[in-house]
Amino acid sequence: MSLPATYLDGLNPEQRCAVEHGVGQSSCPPLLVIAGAGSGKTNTLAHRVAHLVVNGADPHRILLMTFSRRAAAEMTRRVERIARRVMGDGAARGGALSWAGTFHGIGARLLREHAERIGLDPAFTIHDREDSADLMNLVRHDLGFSRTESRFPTKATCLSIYSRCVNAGQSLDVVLGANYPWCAGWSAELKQLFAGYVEAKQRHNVLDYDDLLLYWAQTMTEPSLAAEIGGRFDHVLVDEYQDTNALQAQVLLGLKPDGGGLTVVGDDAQSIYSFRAATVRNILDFPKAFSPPARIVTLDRNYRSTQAILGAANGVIDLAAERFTKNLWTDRASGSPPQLVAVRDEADQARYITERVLEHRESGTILKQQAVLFRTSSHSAPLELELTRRNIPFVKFGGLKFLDAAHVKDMLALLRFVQNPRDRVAGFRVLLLMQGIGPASAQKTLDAITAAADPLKALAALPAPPRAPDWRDFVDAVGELRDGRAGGWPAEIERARLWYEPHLDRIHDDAATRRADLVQLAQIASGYPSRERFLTELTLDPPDATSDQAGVPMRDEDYLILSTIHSAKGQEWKSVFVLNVVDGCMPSDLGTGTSAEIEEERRLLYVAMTRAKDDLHLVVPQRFFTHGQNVMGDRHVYAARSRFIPDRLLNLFERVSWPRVAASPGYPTRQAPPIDIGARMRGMWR
Ligand SMILES: Nc1ncnc2c1ncn2[C@@H]1O[C@H](COP(=O)(O)OP(=O)(O)OP(=O)(O)O)[C@@H](O)[C@H]1O
Repeated sequence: MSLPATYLDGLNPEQRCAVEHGVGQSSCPPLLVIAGAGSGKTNTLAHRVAHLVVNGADPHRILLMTFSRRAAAEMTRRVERIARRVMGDGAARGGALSWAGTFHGIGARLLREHAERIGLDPAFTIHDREDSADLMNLVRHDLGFSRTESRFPTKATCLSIYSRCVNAGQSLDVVLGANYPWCAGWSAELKQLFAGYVEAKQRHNVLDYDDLLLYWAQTMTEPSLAAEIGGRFDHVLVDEYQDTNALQAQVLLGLKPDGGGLTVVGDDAQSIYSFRAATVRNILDFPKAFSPPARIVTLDRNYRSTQAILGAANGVIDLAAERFTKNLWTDRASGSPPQLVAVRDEADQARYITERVLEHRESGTILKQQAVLFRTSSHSAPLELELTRRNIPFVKFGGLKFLDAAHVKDMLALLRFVQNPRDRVAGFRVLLLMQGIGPASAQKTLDAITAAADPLKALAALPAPPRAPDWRDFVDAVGELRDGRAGGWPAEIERARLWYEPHLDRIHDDAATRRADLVQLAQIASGYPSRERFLTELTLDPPDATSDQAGVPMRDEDYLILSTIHSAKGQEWKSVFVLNVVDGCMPSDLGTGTSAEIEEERRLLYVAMTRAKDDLHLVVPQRFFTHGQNVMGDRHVYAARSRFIPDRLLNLFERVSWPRVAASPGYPTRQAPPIDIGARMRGMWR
C-alpha cells in the first residue's frame, strides 16, 4: 500500500517532480536537478531522500554527499524530521542515514574499510593543506631545490600545482601552461618533486586531501571493487554538483555506471570553486553520460528574495559571458530596491553597517538574521574593530580556522602521532615542542623509530636525548594514549591536554586564552566515537568559527554573522551587507588573471546577493588607505565601483551616500573640505 503523500503538498510541481522521480519503480534512472539560488534545493533533496525512505528504501543503503559536514548534518536532520512526521516511530526503527557526508569524508571511510584490498595500511592519517605543504617542503629541501639560484616555486605553489594536476586529471605541462606559466621552466624539477612527495606520503602512511579522491577513483577502476562498493548503495545523491571536480565525477560514474539511483543537484550560476579544479562541465556533461540520458528537472522559482533583490541579482548574472540556466522568478512582493551605498572609506563602511545593524535590531530583526559578507577574510578587520568597540557580538566564518591555531595543531599532532607514528610531519611537530629537542635530534629520533616494526616500542626503548628534561613524560604519555591506559576515547584527550599544557604555558604568553580552545577541542572530541574518526573528520571539515574572534557567543545568545562569500554558500539571512563592492576586491586583484577567473568573481557577487531575503546593501568605499604608512598617514587610493555593476544596471539599485551630510550653501554634500590643514601639516615632515 502506498502512503498518501500529503507531506509533499507544500512542494511546487517541479520540486515534486524531482522528489518523486523513479520512487516506487523497479529502476530509478539518473536525475539532474538544476536548482537556481533560493529555489528550494535543500528542501527538495531532503524531501526526496525522505520520500525514498518512506517508500521502503533502506536508509543504510543511501549515500548522500554534500559540500560540507554541516550541510550533511542539516540534511540528515531534515530527512529524519520529515520521515518521523510521516512514519512516526517506524522511521526511528528503520535507522538514520548512515552514509551522509562530504566526498572526502566518505572517501576516507571507504578507503579505510577496503584498505587491505588496495595495499593501504588502514591506520593511515590524513594531512591537511598545511601539513601537506610542510611535507612538500621537506622533499623539496631533500632534493636540493630550496637552494636553487633562481627562486624555485614556494611550497604552497608546488602543492597547488600538484593538487590541480590531480584534481583536474591534467598533465603537469598542461597545468603549468594554463595556470602557472611563470613556473613552466621548472617542469622537470617539479616532476621529480612530486614523485618524491608521493613516495614520502607512502612511507609515512599518510594521505592528503587529494589522495582521498584519487585513491577512491583508482579503486573504482578495479571492476570487482567498483561493483562491491557501488553495490552497497541503492541511491547516491550529490548536492552542489557544480562545485565538484573531474575526479569526483569519475568516482560517481564508477559507483553507478548506468546512472541507476543517481541524483545530482546543482546550479552553474553558483559555481565558485574552480580554483580547486571544480568544473561546471560536470553538470553539463552529466545527462549525456548515460543512455538514455539523465532526466533534467529545473527549479527556477525563487522563494527567498523579494522581487527587487532578485531583479538586481538576475541583472548581475545576466552579464555573464556564458549562462546555462535561465533567470529566476518569484511572486514575493517587490520590496525596496537593494541599496548601493557610497561611503568615504572602510572606517565609514564599518560605521554605516554598525548603525544599520542596530537599527534593524531595534525594529525586530535579530542579529542572527543579519549577515555581512566579504570576498576575503581580511576585508572585515575594520568592521570587527567597530563591532568590538560597540559591544556587538559576532561570529566570523571562513576566517582563520579553529584548527589553524598553533596550539590546536600541536594537540592534534600528538594524537596523530599516537595514531600513526610513521606520520613524520606530526612527529616532527610534537618533538619540537619539547625543550632541548631541535630539528636535528627530532629527525634522528624519527629515523630511528620509523625504521622499526613497532615504532612506539622503539620510541620507549630510545635513550633520552641529552638536555631534554621532559622526554620521559612524553614517552609515558604516548604509551598511555596508545594502549588505552589513558581511559580510551574521548577521555584520552584529557591525558593529551595534561601533557601539552606545560609546553603551552612555556611557549605562549597568552596561554590562558589558548587553553579555552583546548577545552573546546575536548568538547568537540566527545562527539566522536573514536580517535581515528575524530582526527579524520576534523581534518577534512574543520569547524569554522574561532574563539580568536570576539569570543564564541553562547548558543542562545544573539550575534551578527560575518562570513566570506565562499562560506556563505547555501545560507540565507533577512538582511545582507556586502563589503567592498569595488574593483580590486570584487573582482579580487588575485582573481583577475583570466576571463574565466573574472567570471567566477562575478558568480561570487551573485551568490552574495542571492543570500538576502528582504534587505540588501552593497557598500562601495570610495577610497582605501594604503598599507605601510604611519598612523597619521593619509595616503590612499581611489576605488571604482565593481565592474559587475556597470551604469546600465544602476536603475536596479537605490543609490545612497553615507553619511548624509546636510546640504549647506556653498558646500556640496559629500565633498572633502576645501582645505585639509591637517594633511598639509603632516606633509611638511615627509
Ligand atoms: N515549495 C516551497 N514553498 C515555500 N517555500 C519554499 C519552498 N521550497 C523552498 N522554500 C523556501 O525557500 C528558501 C530557499 O530554500 P533552500 O535553502 O532550500 O534553497 P537553495 O536552493 O538551497 O538555495 P541556494 O542554492 O541559493 O543556497 C527557504 O527559506 C525555503 O524554506
